[in-house]
Amino acid sequence: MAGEILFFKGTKSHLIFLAICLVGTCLLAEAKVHNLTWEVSYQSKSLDCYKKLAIAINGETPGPTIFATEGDTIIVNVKNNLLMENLAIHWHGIRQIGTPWSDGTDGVSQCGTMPGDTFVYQFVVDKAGTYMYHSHYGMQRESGLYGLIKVAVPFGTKEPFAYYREHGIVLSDWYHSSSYEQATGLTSIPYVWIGEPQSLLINGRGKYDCANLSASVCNETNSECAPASFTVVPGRTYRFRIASLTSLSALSFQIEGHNMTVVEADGNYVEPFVTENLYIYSGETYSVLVTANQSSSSNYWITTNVVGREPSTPIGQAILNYYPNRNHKPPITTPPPGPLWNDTDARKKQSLAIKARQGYIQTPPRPEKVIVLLNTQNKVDGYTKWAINNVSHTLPETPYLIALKKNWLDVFDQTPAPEGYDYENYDIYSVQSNTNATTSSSIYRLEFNSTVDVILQNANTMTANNSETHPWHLHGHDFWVLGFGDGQYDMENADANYNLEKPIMKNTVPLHPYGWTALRFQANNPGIWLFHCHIEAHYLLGMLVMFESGSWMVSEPPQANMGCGKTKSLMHP
Ligand SMILES: O=C1O[C@H]([C@@H](O)CO)C(O)=C1O
Repeated sequence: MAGEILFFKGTKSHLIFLAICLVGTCLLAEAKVHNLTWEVSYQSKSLDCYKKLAIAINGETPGPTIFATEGDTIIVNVKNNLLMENLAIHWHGIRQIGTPWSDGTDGVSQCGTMPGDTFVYQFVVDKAGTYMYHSHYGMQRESGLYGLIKVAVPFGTKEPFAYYREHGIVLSDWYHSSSYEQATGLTSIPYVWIGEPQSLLINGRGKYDCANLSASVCNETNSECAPASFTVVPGRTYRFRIASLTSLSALSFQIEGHNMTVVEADGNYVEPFVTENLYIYSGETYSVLVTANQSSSSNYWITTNVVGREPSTPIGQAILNYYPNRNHKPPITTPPPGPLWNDTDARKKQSLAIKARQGYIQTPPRPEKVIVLLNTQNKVDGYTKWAINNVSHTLPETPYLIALKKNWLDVFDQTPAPEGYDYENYDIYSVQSNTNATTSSSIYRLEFNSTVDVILQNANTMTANNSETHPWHLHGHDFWVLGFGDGQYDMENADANYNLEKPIMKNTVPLHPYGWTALRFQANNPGIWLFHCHIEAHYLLGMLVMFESGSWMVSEPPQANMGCGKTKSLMHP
């Protein structure tokens, strides 16, 4: 990616030497400070050949990849050059231990950064793996404000698998309508749904069918929409680090003629398994190993297609380039169409196949509390919303973390958020009127250091015979993925179907249609943290909850995080 070059230009590394002693040998390792300078602005782009405004970082979307080593400090000076909208950038998968003010969530950890202002994010990347960053302000992510974070294992440490080189892949979906138009439709009566995206992008490149459109609007020969190409040397094994930043779509990803061995998920090692296609949900990352073991006389298609919703989006394409073929030489074959969009069983099978790698298993403690979260689509005062236990969440004007630190009780609803629903009388298979649904800014207060089980329960939407897939993402923590099941979660037999032997830890997990997903986490990071559906439209419509724990321990709010709501009273002149 061109952005990677920009990153290096903007990097100043200060070396801090640490002595690491391994089997009697002391090696000198360096914990670096990466000081990055980013300017965020709208740019006219033709990412899928169709001209549209995109939000770029230093002119690029996806933005620059952050390369770092475990233990390094990242400082990002983000200048908001958007002119007419605020900004907040979230470092997805980075737990922000001790740095909750840098989580980059508008309404939670900070006020959005105003046009012309610069916000300085500072945090430690404390765990090797593949992560991402993206806007966490309104529906800004879908305009292209995202990128990859690659964290290498510490000097002198080896990954539990071998590979020659690596490639980074950012998957996203792309709309031709603006996020303003979409957000307006979603929050109006009548409700206007955003529909399916026009294109799927691989590293910010897609191909829209420009037939019947003037070349000034849509031009298939524009080099900006030439497919991304990933070069491999025959016989070698490569690590592909893949992140899904989609606004809506669940995806399948595959490389024509090549199997993939899944080895990492959300920064945690997976017991390796081989697959022809990888299902990946918005907010997830995976590393797969691919060996260039096919005929080297041609290139191969890399494809991604929509699953889980009836697609009307063409498949996304890129090229696996076998050296020494020309890197943009199109493969001679037709691209593989990918699995059927409605093969839900295959998706559930992959979810169940993901286990912690032997040697890297962390045993979950017993839970002290169980919270059940029913996911429903509702009407509230005629508006279409998504609700959790019949509460559709609204973020307060004043960020939660500042309100909690300052003990401002009038900022958000102090009624405890509901820890369950009336499961004996709720039929998850039918359309429910949910007449008692409300909106609220209430939170879950968890005892600091306690262990909590969360059961996500899916249900029918407001359309008959329809239940959707929701990728749920937790900020500030990884959680153990304990299990997935069909139908209504059995409260009597609680954890009968859990995988307590080798549960992987992740930060994002799918909730499958008409099913449940169980996870466990330790509330050991002081602050208040979002747990939400990673579909941007669903987040906007209230599909989120807040987990608070030990927030009194956080440091005083920095001035840079203020400027909105009640925080104005704290600002120095
Ligand atoms: O939030 C959503 O709204 C639509 C549909 O339910 C009503 O148009 C849809 O598919 C969503 O995911």
